[in-house]
Amino acid sequence: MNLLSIRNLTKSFGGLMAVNDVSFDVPAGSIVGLIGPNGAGKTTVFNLITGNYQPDRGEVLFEDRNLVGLPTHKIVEFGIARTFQTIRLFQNLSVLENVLAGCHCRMRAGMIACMFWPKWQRQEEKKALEKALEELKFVSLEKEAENKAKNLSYGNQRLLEIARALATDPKLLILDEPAGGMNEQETQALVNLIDEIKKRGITVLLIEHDMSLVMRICEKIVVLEHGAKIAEGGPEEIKSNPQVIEAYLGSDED
Ligand SMILES: Nc1ncnc2c1ncn2[C@@H]1O[C@H](COP(=O)(O)OP(=O)(O)OP(=O)(O)O)[C@@H](O)[C@H]1O
Repeated sequence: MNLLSIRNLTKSFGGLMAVNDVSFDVPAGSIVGLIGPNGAGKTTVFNLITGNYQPDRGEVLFEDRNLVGLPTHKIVEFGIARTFQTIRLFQNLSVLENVLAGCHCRMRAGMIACMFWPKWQRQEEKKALEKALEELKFVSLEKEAENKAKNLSYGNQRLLEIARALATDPKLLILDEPAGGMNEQETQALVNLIDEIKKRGITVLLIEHDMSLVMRICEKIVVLEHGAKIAEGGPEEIKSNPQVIEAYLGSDED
């Protein structure tokens, strides 16, 4: 069963066709990689899924519901969470407060409840705190809870973004270059973490330039070049696909 299906997704910026008629499926419970040379359109596809951009054409079907036109907060409520290529944390808030921000989309309290602070709201806040601490433990950042986000190492900031995304209770977690800026040891820990995320029943869709990571953890890989899909398949199939090899060798990347 597919959790997410992209159908004929198309987006241009002025005269530039950033995403051109792209279709692919993300099976429930899988880890799928979206790869391609710089500027291939990968992040634009993510922005179209999460409602940050609206497509010119095409559909984003999540559990058979078309998400196109919905605001980003609704898409989070339906169960899609993401991290960003360029880290977007509340840098001056504590590590714990950053994760609590993720919990808020599952809380009911509005302004009136905040003024009167009824028992059900106090219980809700207690639960959110427990959940936030649980997610910090899951990414091994519990000792940093009181530290400010800006004081964390780059690798740990990436983990904090993942914890905040997990705090929204997603069915699909979208990771944009999660290993970016990580050393080898941190990358290995990330591989283990993504495996644990999958074991929780969360489906993962990721963009990553670290090919060894992609080949190790993704059961399915979709390759974009100049906005169009040029290949789709398992790691072995993708590694030996002449069009994929050409796309990479023909670019500035190694
Ligand atoms: N908001 C925007 N306005 C104008 N052009 C954009 C915008 N966002 C992306 N583009 C252009 O669309 C193309 C695809 O960009 P995108 O960021 O999706 O590629 P990418 O595959 O994620 O690249 P990278 O691996 O370098 O992050 C690029 O040429 C980029 O300059």
